[in-house]
Amino acid sequence: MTPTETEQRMAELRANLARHDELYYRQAEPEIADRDYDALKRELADLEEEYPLFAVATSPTQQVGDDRSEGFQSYTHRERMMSLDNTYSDDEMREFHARLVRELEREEFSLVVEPKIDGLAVSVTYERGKLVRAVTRGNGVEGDDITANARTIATLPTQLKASADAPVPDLIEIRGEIYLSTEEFQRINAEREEAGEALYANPRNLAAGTIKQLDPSVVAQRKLEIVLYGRGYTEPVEALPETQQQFFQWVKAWGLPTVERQWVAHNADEVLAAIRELDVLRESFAYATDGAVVKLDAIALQRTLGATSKAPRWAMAYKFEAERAETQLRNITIQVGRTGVLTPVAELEPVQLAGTTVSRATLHNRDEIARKDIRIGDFVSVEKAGEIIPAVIAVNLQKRAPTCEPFVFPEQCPACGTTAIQVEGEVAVRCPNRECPVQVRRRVQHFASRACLDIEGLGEAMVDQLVEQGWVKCLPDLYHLDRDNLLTLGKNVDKSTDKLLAAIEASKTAELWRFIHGLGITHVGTAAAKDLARVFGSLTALADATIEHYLRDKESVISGIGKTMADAIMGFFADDYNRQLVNDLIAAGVNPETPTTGAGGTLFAGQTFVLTGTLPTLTRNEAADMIEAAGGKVSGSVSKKTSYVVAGSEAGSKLAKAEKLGVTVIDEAELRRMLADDAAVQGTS
Ligand SMILES: NC(=O)c1ccc[n+]([C@@H]2O[C@H](COP(=O)([O-])OP(=O)(O)OC[C@H]3O[C@@H](n4cnc5c(N)ncnc54)[C@H](O)[C@@H]3O)[C@@H](O)[C@H]2O)c1
Ligand SMILES: [Zn+2]
Repeated sequence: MTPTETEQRMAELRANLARHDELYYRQAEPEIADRDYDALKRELADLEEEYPLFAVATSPTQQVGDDRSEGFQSYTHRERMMSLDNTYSDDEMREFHARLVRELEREEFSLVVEPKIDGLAVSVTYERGKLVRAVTRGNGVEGDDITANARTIATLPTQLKASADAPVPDLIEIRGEIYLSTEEFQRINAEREEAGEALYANPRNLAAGTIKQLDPSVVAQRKLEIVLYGRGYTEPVEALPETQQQFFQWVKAWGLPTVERQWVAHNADEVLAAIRELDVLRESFAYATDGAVVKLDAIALQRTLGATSKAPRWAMAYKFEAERAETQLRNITIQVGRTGVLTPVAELEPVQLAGTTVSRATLHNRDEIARKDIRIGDFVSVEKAGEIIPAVIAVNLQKRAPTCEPFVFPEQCPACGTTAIQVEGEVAVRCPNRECPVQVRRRVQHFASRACLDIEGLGEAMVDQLVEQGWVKCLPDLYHLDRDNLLTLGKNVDKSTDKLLAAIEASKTAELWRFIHGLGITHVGTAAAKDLARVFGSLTALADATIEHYLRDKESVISGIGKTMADAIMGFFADDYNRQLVNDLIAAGVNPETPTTGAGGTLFAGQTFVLTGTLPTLTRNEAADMIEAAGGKVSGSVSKKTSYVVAGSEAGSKLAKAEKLGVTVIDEAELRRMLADDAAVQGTS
């Protein structure tokens, strides 16, 4: 690769990973297998090491995946919640051990090996033994306060048991995972299937989706469970035992559900043996596991090694490869997506895989079928990584019948018959017809869905009817529906029709980010839509944005939005059809509510801020929001290009670096003054 290509590849990897993070952490609907996600991340990390010049501080390799979502209070963890470095290989686990030996400068130390629970991370705080709070990992610094929902978990005690062997500290944050048992997962999915609702791919996603329900009574109907294994902030700190092994005993003594078993190991061989044993036993555990976690046992040694920006140096996750099974491919069908992408789907002879029956699997795209030479009638191996949507991995050529013909990808869209196209540089084959009924249906469904305009009464079945009748051919048509027409859809539908029309009318003034998300621009999820709404303040301003609004000196101006996403957004609006769509929506009376935080400010345009230490009243996110709302950029590391470092108490190396480089250092009060002066000026103009 040339340097430019390398830089492009890295930007592309960052954008892709950001998108998968959004799908996984916030929407609990991952599109790719963990193994593939981990491979992308590894590729990026390797490139960053080789080309540090092209690395950016906001890279997904440097941050903890962010699960925070709408409708919850943020809560700052007293001690950060971290991720874990991971590996799939014995050799790398040996290397990890060798690194510990080097860094600790000794051969003798104990390690513990624990199951790696595939749930969602949570921190539970007990004050004087009483349960006071439960918070998700969030971005590691602050998470969503899910206390009300966590209180519905029957196995989570509201009071810790104290004993002479395990005294209860004044205050402790205990880390663990919330999960759903396989049976409960199947029960809920079966219910959803009957109700015609979308199914969850695995227990982790369903647990993640459940804990983020805004109504605790819904949560209470699902039997969430919890397992606790780790320690966060503790007061007084001497109150805790000196090893991870003992801590495990204490957690049990306090009456908390914890991992079934812990292994102790003294060298790499013992670690690997314990992992093998765990791999056999894990099927009998109450929760799904996706690996083992290997940790230094002595807390003092853990402290010596410390942590990187996202993971402790004293622990390593060993992930198990996903389960595979062989079965016969009966047929390949083609699905039409929202943007016209034709996705081939494998229709399989049903097979048992990781505890469920699998009869369909994704084949990704035309090239993938050709590359693997997958043919109808073949015997294929199917994998279910992390229990996500199964994928066809390979063909067993030995079993191929001589009559098996190569698969010919259809040249026409199966929904509308239009000749499919492949845009240069893209893997996807698309139906280019904007009025393709399946595409329209999916676009409108997306627009009306809860994650977008959230229009009540406009569920998938209703959208199907509107499109079928030909009343809705594009999004703006929704705002011109005819009441008399709607009344023909059934008997006694006066009331529901009026309700639907009122909900559609009300959606005209929904928040701007909902419309941005609702347009269905590739790569733009809710998080990005919110950032865009804050920065641009209107649909037309977003449609008119040029590359300068996104990138300056090749650095992204809006945090979280890089070149790939910027290209996707500009590409979307470069298309006259989409421009017209925005104009038509506005002409139909759409008038989105804009964010209140001084959207589109220019005070700090072109300036980069670095936040460090604890600010007196603002959380880091609040400060970052204020800076970004005024057009500034927040970066994670100090360089000569940094305009200001905003320092609070306990500011560390960043402050020192700023002083060394002569970067201006300000405090929260000064930041507020700058913003207030600007507001005053704007107010008088
Ligand atoms: N498929 C996708 O699109 C997608 C997207 C994002 C992330 N992911 C998956 O998630 C992983 C990254 O997520 P992550 O940052 O949550 O890391 P992780 O799940 O690989 O490991 C870190 C987490 O493990 C949990 N954990 C479970 N048992 C533990 C134990 N006994 N001790 C300590 N911690 C334990 C903790 O919550 C900790 O935060 C990736 O490696 C990837 O596999 C997948
Ligand atoms: Zn079509």
